[in-house]
Amino acid sequence: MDSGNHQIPENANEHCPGSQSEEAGKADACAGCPNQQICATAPKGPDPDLVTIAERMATIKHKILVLSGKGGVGKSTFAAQLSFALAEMDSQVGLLDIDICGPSIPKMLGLEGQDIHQSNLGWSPVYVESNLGVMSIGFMLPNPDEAVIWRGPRKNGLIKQFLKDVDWGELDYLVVDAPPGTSDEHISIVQFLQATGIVGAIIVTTPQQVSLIDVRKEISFCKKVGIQVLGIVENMSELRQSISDFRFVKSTESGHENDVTEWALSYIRSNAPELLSVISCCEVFDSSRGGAAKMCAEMRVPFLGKVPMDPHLCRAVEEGRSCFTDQKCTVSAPALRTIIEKLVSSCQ
Ligand SMILES: Nc1ncnc2c1ncn2[C@@H]1O[C@H](COP(=O)(O)OP(=O)(O)OP(=O)(O)O)[C@@H](O)[C@H]1O
Repeated sequence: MDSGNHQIPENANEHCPGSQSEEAGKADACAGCPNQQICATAPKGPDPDLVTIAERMATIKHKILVLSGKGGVGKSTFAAQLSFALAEMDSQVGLLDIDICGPSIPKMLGLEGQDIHQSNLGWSPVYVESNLGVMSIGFMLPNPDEAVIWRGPRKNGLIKQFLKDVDWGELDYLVVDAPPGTSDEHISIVQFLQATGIVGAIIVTTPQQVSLIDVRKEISFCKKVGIQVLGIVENMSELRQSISDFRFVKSTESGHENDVTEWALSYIRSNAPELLSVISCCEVFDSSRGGAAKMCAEMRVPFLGKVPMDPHLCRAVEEGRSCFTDQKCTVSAPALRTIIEKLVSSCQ
């Protein structure tokens, strides 16, 4: 964007009315412009609430967005485990869930069924530990099974309220878990937070092209709105499992399956015990076209690393626990830790 009053994006069409104009995204000149949708839906004009947000955010050192192109790639899992890890490093951490239509953070942090409390300082986050507070619309829903069917302005309003009214106190890190894609929530969070300084965004993906195509769009969104891409995390790179976690089945002639796990494991224990320390690696999502690492080189953004698919991580997430204190997460926790250490050093 240009720094003048008109806020004309660099790649705008000729006769662009400016992204802050009432005509933004709607004028004839906007037809076919790559920014048309963003301009049409973004709030316009100076917003007095931005001052209140800036005051709230003044006590927060590092704000990090966690994004993904597609849903189901492990973005909330990463945001949750990143928050656990930062808190375990003795940082003061806040985790803000702005996935308004599908808030999974309360469950992933073991906080299902908790309520938000209000004090004269604002809304209090729900605390996992004294140094890890969480805020999510999930705490406000009377019935977790009920769909949240909100249009952009209402989502925008709640995100603004989260930023204005939550009393985080002093934080080293505020991790923001966004919904997949580049929609109203993303435009709002960037618009409200950008002036207060966002360290950057982490984008989570799986290795196959179907997911990576959308990551390219996410990177392009970050570039357009001026958010630094801290790096890409390739999640579920391959399935890694120890043989002792296998379930063995044998099909019978009648088409049924018998569970023969006990028999198979006792056979291995007696005849080839060294196999019990072997980890099986199996590619689930096709990465033959180079996966996230190749895309990062092409798009000139940092590649942070790979996290294998680990059934023990999935279980820890289901139970709202940190994988770093789970002795069984032996394949995922070290990979996540390496990535998080890189991130922490890039925030210094
Ligand atoms: N590395 C992994 N190994 C095993 N399971 C994983 C891994 N990463 C994520 N999962 C599991 O995959 C499922 C989807 O993850 P998650 O909800 O974090 O995705 P998401 O990208 O945030 O999805 P959405 O944006 O649609 O909410 C969860 O059950 C999670 O436990």
